[in-house]
Amino acid sequence: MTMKEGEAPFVGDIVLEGSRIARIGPQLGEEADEVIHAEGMLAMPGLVNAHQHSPMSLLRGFSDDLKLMDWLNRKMLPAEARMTPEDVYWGAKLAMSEMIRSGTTAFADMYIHMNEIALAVQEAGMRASLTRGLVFLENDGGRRMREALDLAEKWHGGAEGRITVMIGPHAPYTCPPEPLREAIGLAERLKLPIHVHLAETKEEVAVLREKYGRTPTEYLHETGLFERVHVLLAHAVHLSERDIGLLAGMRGGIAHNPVSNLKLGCGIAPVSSMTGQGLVVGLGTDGAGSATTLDLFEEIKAAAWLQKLGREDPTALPALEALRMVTIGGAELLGIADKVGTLEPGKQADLLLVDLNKPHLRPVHSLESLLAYSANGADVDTTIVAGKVLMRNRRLLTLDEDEILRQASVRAARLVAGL
Ligand SMILES: N[C@@H](CCSC[C@H]1O[C@@H](n2cnc3c(=O)[nH]cnc32)[C@H](O)[C@@H]1O)C(=O)O
Ligand SMILES: [Zn+2]
Repeated sequence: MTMKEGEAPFVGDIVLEGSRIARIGPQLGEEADEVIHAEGMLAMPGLVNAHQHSPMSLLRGFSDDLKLMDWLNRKMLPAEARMTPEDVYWGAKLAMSEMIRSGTTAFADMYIHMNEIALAVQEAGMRASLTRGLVFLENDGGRRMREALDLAEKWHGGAEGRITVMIGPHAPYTCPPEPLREAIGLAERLKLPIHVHLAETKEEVAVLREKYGRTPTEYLHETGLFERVHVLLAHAVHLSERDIGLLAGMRGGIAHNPVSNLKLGCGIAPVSSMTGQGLVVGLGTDGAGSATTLDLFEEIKAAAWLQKLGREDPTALPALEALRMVTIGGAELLGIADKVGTLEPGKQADLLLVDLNKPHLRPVHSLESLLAYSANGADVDTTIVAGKVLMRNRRLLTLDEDEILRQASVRAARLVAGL
């Protein structure tokens, strides 16, 4: 299944040369150095997680069932304040083990100690767009901005081109006008995209109304942001029709995080209205601290169910549209749609083999329906990024899983002790 617009699934071969797809078509039968027999399996583009905080996997399940601001201020930020670069490195590796296992090949990450995440990405062989999250609640003498600049200088285009960098003012409610303008100026100067949370809760809308007399979207729009750079907006749950209009024509788009929104009780993002206005929507998990898993197959289902329920219309967000969101849609948000997101000659070989030899994936009336509504991350047999096999037959080939699990348990216990 190539996910190319208008192309139906077919039985065939994919020939890789180096990091790229060379040829693809029905039974090419070519000689090759290495052959993966994939009878009964489905090949598709790797999934793109368009919004993540990978080291938060260390905080999975530690503080569930709280309101977002309590969760963030009372639990997450104090635990994060204890995180060392090594904690972040192992937390990111824990997340990457789970992502590769469930078919994610690329992700957008916003966190601290990004150098360690970049190293982990390089070693794991994944593709990522990395962002130093910028929370401006106290004067830090420019330390966070400097770290963002360092990350860009050191890692943009790194790991054989698999790493790119974005600039990340965290959210309208954590970024006052002056530092927000500075962050956007930095992105413009470096020709890098912006990655920012937007309108995740009703409380955020009320806070912005009180502080600035604007909606969160108006607040960002006033900076000229949407005309100036490519923007990756995370969440965008509480947008009015007017807000959506302000985004029309933007470069980039929206990372919809349905499971996180469901679990935190945030609301239903107006995804169908956004796509109706021509906006690009991708899917993200958010950090495992809120979403609980990094399995994008869960997000595909949740995205579809939420639109169908919210609009009381089962034709809303059909299977193929959800699958395109999590592949080419995410690739567009990360600014790498020229390289990945569909299977076609010349593109990077970022692809999955999904094992259909399972009771819950038979019979095959519609591959789209099976993938979107019946499959889960554990059905992924093989994960390939830039022509390199990261998982084969459900065995991770670039990461030492035993060591990662051991490190994660010990470090996580220390991070949350007494909180
Ligand atoms: N606290 C750091 C910035 C970290 S960037 C990423 C931040 O996003 C936070 N985060 C994770 N999920 C969400 C969410 O759903 N909404 C808002 N913030 C989130 C996360 O806890 C983390 O603090 C500093 O002061 O420099
Ligand atoms: Zn987030």
